[in-house]
Amino acid sequence: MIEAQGLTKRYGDTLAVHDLSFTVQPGKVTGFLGPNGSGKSTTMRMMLGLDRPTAGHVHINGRPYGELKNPLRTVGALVDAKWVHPNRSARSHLRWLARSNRLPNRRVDEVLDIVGLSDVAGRRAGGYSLGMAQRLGIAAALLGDPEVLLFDEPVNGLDPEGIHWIRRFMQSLAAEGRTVFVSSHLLSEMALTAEDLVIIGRGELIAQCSTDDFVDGAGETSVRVRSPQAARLLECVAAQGLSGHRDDEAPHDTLVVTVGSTEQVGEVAAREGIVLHELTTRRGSLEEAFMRLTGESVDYRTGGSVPATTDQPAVGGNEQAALSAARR
Ligand SMILES: Nc1ncnc2c1ncn2[C@@H]1O[C@H](COP(=O)(O)OP(=O)(O)OP(=O)(O)O)[C@@H](O)[C@H]1O
Repeated sequence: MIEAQGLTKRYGDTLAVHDLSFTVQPGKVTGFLGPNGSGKSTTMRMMLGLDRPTAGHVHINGRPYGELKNPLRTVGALVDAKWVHPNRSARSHLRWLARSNRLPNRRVDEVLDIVGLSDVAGRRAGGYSLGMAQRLGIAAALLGDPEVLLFDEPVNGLDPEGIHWIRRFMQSLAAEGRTVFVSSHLLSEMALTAEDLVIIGRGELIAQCSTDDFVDGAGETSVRVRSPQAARLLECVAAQGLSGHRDDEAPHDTLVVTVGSTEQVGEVAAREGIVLHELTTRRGSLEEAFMRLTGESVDYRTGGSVPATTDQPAVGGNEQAALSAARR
């Protein structure tokens, strides 16, 4: 478990983290979400004792990092995947780390196996792709078989296969009962990966909630209906006290029902003998919800309606329903 209480960090005039309090529970992946420059890395550095808080504290399993008896056996971190001598092989890098932490060599082979690098463990790490380097960084984090794992932006720059692998891997670590805390500025990725979210902006806590609650509260829910008898359906829907309109941005047979559920629309259509080609619930966009929450906190924008911090495609309404299922 990780507990931050009143955590504050000032660099000269910059208040990087301000009075941040949250808890991260074991057995789940918790996403640490915020725009660029919002203080995620600074917070993680304080968790790892690499930076000293100006005020407040962050405890891991009840203690500050500096007071942990066996830090590597308690916390593993992936902060910078390129932190490895390029001429060293993955195996010798891990053996060196293991030796300096009094861990047995056999653990090196175990973690190489866990992350799928056994076959290439003798190659120079400098020749590794970013995805392989991330796996090596994760192997290093796992050396002490820690209960708590911290990952700082682990999917940055990875291809879809690498992203998928890391996502599943973090979820499997959480399923073993570990505390998994992962920072990202990619909302769509976190919505797929994390069960809980801690959201910050300009160094301050904006929300701590389950991802489901965040997705559910993402905005107005509406019903999309396609029918070759759209005009008649619209009249019948209105006669039942529901409310809708034609979708100007979709084919002419498409309606958006803003007041009414899929069940109500389906029942009206069945009663009136109206053919339906589509009947789906559409939720508001996650990006809109994120903007609403962090809007005042985004340090810079590209000028579009999507946060400048999002370099993945925005998640549209149609993809929302798939998110919860994909996480499980
Ligand atoms: N060593 C430092 N000295 C001075 N200012 C710093 C230092 N480290 C971070 N900052 C500032 O603190 C703020 C938070 O930075 P931080 O790197 O923690 O944010 P972040 O959310 O991790 O951003 P990103 O997603 O871009 O990595 C920024 O304004 C940054 O410029």
